[in-house]
Amino acid sequence: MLKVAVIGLGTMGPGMVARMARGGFEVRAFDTSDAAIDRARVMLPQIGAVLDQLSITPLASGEGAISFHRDLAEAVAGVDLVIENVPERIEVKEEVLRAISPLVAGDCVIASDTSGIPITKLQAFVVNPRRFVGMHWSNPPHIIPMIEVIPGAATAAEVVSFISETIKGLGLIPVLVKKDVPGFVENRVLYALLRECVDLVDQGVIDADALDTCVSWGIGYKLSVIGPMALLDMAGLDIYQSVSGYLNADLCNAATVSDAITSRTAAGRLGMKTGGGIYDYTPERIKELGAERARKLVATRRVLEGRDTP
Ligand SMILES: NC(=O)C1=CN([C@@H]2O[C@H](COP(=O)(O)OP(=O)(O)OC[C@H]3O[C@@H](n4cnc5c(N)ncnc54)[C@H](O)[C@@H]3O)[C@@H](O)[C@H]2O)C=CC1
Ligand SMILES: Cc1ncc(C(=O)O)c(C(=O)O)c1O
Repeated sequence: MLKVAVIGLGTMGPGMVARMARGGFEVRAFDTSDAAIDRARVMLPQIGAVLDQLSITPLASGEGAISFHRDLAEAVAGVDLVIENVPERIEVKEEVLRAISPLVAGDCVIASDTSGIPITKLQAFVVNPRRFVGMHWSNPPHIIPMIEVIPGAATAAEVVSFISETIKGLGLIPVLVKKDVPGFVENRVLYALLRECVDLVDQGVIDADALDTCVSWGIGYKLSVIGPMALLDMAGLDIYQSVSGYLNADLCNAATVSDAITSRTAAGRLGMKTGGGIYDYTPERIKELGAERARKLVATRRVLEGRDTP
């Protein structure tokens, strides 16, 4: 049985912990915050129910044990894989990686769930960079099956294979990112899209809720079935060439973050986690949205996987 430690139990942690335990791994869950540990404990049953709805059943050998830890050395002792999952600030990741690295066995693999900090940069913070790799999950991690695997400059080929096979062994989908570029692939695409969306709202071209409807029921819906490269062939490369010819130069190419975002974060409006961001949320609405989105994502995934033919 693979032994895994997850370091950081915030937005991403509980879903990752539950998904790997469901796959039979022994999972050690660590956070410096008691509140985060308490929250993660509370979330596990509801995450498990979603995994049941996805027909992600425990292996014959049963679900892996989950244990919670406030002592880092205890959390990572004897594990095969450590997943660093702390805030996306390189100074925090450096502190955590430098603390973890001397505590693990020489053959232990350390992976980062970073959204886009180059793995080669993070590799500088561990004793054995050959055993360090990017393992970028997507939110919500217990539902989205695709995980990016990103080698850094020093990552050993066998470590890439190990992580990819571990992901496949969970019934998930590893995608190899061949070059260690900032944002990797998924977030480069996502952030190009988000930059354009925020700009369209900033420019008064469309209201925020109408933009969400436009993208979700337009390209979002389509891309869940037809990938961008395949979409080019469906639309016609001639159409793409013609439209790009006048549109590319007109798209938002801002190198800075919109004031609409920075003004909100400065005011503490971070989104659902603070009760308001682009939209406002009551605690009840957050629960409603969480359940509704999980239900819809589960139903969509079951159809996409061919489990439920409508
Ligand atoms: N939120 C998202 O949609 C996604 C985030 N990611 C990436 O995953 C990582 C974690 O992101 P989130 O879960 O959103 O962060 P978060 O800010 O929600 O949670 C971070 C957790 O780390 C804990 N923490 C802080 N310092 C720590 C330390 N020194 N040792 C142990 N735990 C510590 C905090 O108490 C908190 O529970 C980031 O690198 C992020 O970019 C990846 C995919 C999606
Ligand atoms: C806004 C945003 N930023 C980063 C990520 C990520 O994948 O790291 C996500 C996500 O959906 O996972 C995201 O929505």
